[in-house]
Amino acid sequence: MLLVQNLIKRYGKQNAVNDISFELQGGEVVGLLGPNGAGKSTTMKCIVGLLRKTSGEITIGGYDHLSVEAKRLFSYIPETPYVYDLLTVEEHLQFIAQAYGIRDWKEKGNELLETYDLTDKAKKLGKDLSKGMRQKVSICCALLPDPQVLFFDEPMIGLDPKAIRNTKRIFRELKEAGKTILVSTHLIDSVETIADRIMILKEGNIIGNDSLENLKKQFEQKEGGSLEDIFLELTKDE
Ligand SMILES: Nc1ncnc2c1ncn2[C@@H]1O[C@H](COP(=O)(O)OP(=O)(O)OP(=O)(O)O)[C@@H](O)[C@H]1O
Repeated sequence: MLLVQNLIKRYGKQNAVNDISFELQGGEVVGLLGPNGAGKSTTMKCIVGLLRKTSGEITIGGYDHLSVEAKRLFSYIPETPYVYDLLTVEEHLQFIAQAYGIRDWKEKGNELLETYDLTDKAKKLGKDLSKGMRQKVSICCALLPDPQVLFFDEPMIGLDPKAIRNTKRIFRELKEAGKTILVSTHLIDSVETIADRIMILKEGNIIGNDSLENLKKQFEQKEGGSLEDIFLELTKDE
């Protein structure tokens, strides 16, 4: 469903992403982990077309990632939520529904607002929302079109505990519904239970890419050894 081949992204002379290749099969949930500055956001932004890649090939559902056909297939939840200052919360959903041609969106929209405690904020303008509320609106907008593929960049940052719990539940529901998900996160436990595979980035390179079970074997982790232990082992400075 997602194919990334030899992706390189340079900022000036610095290689932020260093010739990486990976694939996500349809229905796969993959956690993208890495220390600060590893290149997670850069990778995601290149995939969704917000940053111009230096070189490489990216396809989504077999279409070039910059094509309209590819864009119809995915939603992206950025690390820093972007909301329109002069649209209310419900107008954001209406805007997305119109842009994607979704006719009966109100029921699902209301359910999403309910899930994220935004029902009483429906008439609030974007500019008057807190950072966490903006993040919630961004997640609601991404979920409304029911995309096949979801790219979440640090979705839990700024969310309160209830919203984190609801987002974890939504991850599980999306997985059960067969969606393909790439989620970058520092909150390792938020992907540990749902990810089919973990990819670990360090200094722009993929240094681990396997199921949690295999990563545990690779690192001879005993039963009960956590993903966090493996992560710290893999990313420690030599
Ligand atoms: N706009 C930019 N201009 C120049 N360098 C950049 C820019 N954005 C990111 N970088 C550099 O590219 C590298 C990768 O950054 P990126 O934001 O992709 O990392 P990340 O893994 O998402 O980090 P974090 O976990 O801190 O969000 C870092 O060395 C960073 O300094």
